[in-house]
Amino acid sequence: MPEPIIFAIPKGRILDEALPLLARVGIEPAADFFNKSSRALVFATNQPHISLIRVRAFDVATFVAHGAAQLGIVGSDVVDEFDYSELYAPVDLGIGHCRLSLAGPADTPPPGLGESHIRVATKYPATTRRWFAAQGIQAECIKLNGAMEIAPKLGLASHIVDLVSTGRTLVENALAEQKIISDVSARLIVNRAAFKLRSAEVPALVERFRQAVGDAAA
Ligand SMILES: Nc1ncnc2c1ncn2[C@@H]1O[C@H](COP(=O)(O)OP(=O)(O)OP(=O)(O)O)[C@@H](O)[C@H]1O
Ligand SMILES: O=P(O)(O)OC[C@H]1O[C@H](OP(=O)(O)OP(=O)(O)O)[C@H](O)[C@@H]1O
Repeated sequence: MPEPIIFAIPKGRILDEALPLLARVGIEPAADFFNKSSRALVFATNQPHISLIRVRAFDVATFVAHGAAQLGIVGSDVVDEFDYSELYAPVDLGIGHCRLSLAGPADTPPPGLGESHIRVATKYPATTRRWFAAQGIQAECIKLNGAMEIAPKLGLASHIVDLVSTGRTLVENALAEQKIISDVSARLIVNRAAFKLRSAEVPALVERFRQAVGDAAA
């Protein structure tokens, strides 16, 4: 028996949209996946050669980049932040839409061209530094893992870079969206080496996702 294909899926908000997509591709998790009291992290599926692991969104990219999982589903925000050379993101899954944006206090103008330095609270320091560097501004990033929106009010940073969907969290914290850095959606990600070494299984799975997304869009 060959080793199973390990498919990493995020346990956060992409999961609800990812499950119907997996079903269209013919992958159905075993019943214990839906058992909320279970502490299991690896799950069998209806496909004997495919197992699922359910991990935090950022960790999906890490498992796949290191070849511990062969495929995964993760937001393009995470793919961009890590910029792993071993990751191949061949299919935009058309789910998990939001945007990564710069935001600041609603009553102040966005950072201008004259500025050379800015302090930003974010879960995305690499993306943030890259984006500001492209406009000649040095971004000093303070890494937070959530609740970025309270940082400007408490003087931790003048701005934040975070995901925005409805915009409600910004408004309720007296912040305004100032620039969209990227439009985000979930991607199928694949370990490059696995794509070559497991050529009997991985490329065919990628093709099935491509078709499932195409069928849904048609
Ligand atoms: N409104 C949104 N806010 C945050 N993420 C969103 C939103 N809409 C879609 N996403 C996508 O969902 C992914 C996971 O977000 P989620 O909020 O579930 O995880 P998290 O709680 O930020 O992370 P962790 O797994 O570390 O707890 C993001 O990387 C992004 O691609
Ligand atoms: O524009 P909105 O629709 O208000 O959504 C944006 C919010 O959603 C995310 O947080 P999440 O709910 O994932 O919680 P977190 O702070 O724990 O990441 C994100 O970090 C924003 O805070």
